[in-house]
Amino acid sequence: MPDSAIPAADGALSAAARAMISIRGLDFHYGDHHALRGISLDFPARQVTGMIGPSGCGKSTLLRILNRMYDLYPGQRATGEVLLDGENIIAPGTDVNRLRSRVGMVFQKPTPFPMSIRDNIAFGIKLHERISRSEMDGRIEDALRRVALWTEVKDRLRAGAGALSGGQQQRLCIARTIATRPEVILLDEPTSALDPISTARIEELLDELKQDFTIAIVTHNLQQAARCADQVAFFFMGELVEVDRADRMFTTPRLKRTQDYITGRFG
Ligand SMILES: Nc1ncnc2c1ncn2[C@@H]1O[C@H](COP(=O)(O)OP(=O)(O)OP(=O)(O)O)[C@@H](O)[C@H]1O
Repeated sequence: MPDSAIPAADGALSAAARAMISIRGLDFHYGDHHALRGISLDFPARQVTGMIGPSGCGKSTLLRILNRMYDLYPGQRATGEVLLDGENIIAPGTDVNRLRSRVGMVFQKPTPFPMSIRDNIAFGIKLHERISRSEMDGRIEDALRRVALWTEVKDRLRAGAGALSGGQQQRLCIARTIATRPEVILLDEPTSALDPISTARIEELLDELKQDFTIAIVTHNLQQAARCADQVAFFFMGELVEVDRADRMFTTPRLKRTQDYITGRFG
């Protein structure tokens, strides 16, 4: 168990940064397994929050709570508060479809749908909106431009997405996510299956996307967290140990356990 109480964020980021998501006293169970304990954490609007910690500490679990993915599985339950713009999204009665349009998710392995590049993006938009064909074309182009994929695919929009490279597929998945205009984007180790060049492109992309979206990224790559995140949260055995500005977290962590992890002494 962590050797100290969970420290507060102590104004980790600029006081002006509004919290898009505020988690308060969150607990999560997989059946009898108590996977997250007493988590309280703010995700500042239009900033990148990196979530780090050893395997099994609960990072992905926390991400999956933020768009209620766990709803799909019986026996999994969350208690406490997860406030999205002030609304507790884990309360009964939350419109989960609407929530998932506000909180989009990108997975570790690129998961394009088995359909054309164009339809991959149109699919999500059609779930939530009725728009004209020309408006749809504009939205698709815009999403592909934002992930720097447009020039690579504009002449083959009707070709299957499966023929794209892994890095292109992951950028397509990000385009698909942002095309529905969410407020929050969750990324679960989005570059772990990619080569260094594709990884660098995704990291650059995050820097641009945070101008419009609040981003939460789980990563095992501490350098990636240091490069991309404004704020970093360190988890250990289901608890939030420390959260701070990325530069401080990686230079002057307050707790020994954090220091041991970021210097590679365990994990
Ligand atoms: N479907 C499940 N049923 C039961 N326990 C689970 C399930 N999924 C995860 N767990 C357990 O919950 C804990 C947290 O898992 P989680 O996947 O959130 O960790 P993580 O920090 O994301 O790990 P990793 O870095 O390896 O992906 C672990 O002990 C894991 O074994």
